[in-house]
Amino acid sequence: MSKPAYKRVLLKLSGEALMGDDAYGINRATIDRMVADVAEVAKLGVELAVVIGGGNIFRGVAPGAQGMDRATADYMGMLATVMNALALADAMRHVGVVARVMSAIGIEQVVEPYVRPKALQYLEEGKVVIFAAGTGNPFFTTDTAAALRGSEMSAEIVLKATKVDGVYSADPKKDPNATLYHTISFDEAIAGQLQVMDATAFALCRDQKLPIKVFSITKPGAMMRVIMGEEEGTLVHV
Ligand SMILES: Nc1ncnc2c1ncn2[C@@H]1O[C@H](COP(=O)(O)OP(=O)(O)O)[C@@H](O)[C@H]1O
Ligand SMILES: O=c1ccn([C@@H]2O[C@H](COP(=O)(O)OP(=O)(O)O)[C@@H](O)[C@H]2O)c(=O)[nH]1
Repeated sequence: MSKPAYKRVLLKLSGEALMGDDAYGINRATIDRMVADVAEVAKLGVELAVVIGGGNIFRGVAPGAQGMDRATADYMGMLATVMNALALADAMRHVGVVARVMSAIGIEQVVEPYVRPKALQYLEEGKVVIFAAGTGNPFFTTDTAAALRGSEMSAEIVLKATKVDGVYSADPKKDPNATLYHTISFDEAIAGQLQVMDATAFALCRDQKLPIKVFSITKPGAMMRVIMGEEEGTLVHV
């Protein structure tokens, strides 16, 4: 049997995708499907660090936050990611995957704080580490948290599992003529203002020479193909 292409990865799971077809919150079937994919990867012995988003519950820039102090709204968004992280860890427990949640915001009664050496230790022990509360700072996104934690954990790649199947020449939800890139450089992605990830995340990964693979979270088998180094999604490279 062929071997996985990576030993340690940072997987960014879209918070917004957790809603499935619902208007808000966590859709049970959707989270179970995501976790089944993660479990398959974990069983191959790939060390998995996960950053989960919060857009299914709250986003600092959402219409619902209009008129709010931006930092306050962003803290609410970060707390939303803590809820998603708890749901994710629990769904993993159900399928026999051992996960630990670490939060960038102090909330000790609920989850342990992020401590880098401890996170590294968990990964070495084969546990999945779920990073909650993004970077812990307002005005950032969980994509930037993925770039940051991916760099800190010395991951070989950031895997962005999202609602689209890769990076397009324009937002495919708005432009039906947008074309899919198989590979694109960080500089091209930043210069083209491709919104699939924010420029801060792209810039951090570029500076750390940490490649990103963007792929669909809903396409069956996509995550496994990415892990095996097969043709799937878009590679963003230096
Ligand atoms: N050039 C592009 N290529 C692909 N997706 C794009 C592009 N520009 C904008 N998008 C949009 O970016 C979205 C993914 O980013 P984001 O909303 O941050 O998702 P996530 O919930 O995974 O963090 C996609 O749903 C897509 O509509
Ligand atoms: O480091 C961070 C990460 C997230 N957020 C807030 O948390 C929300 C949810 O995260 P995100 O939008 O990245 O989640 P996703 O796109 O994956 O649903 C963001 O909109 C921000 O308001 C933040 O302030 N700082």
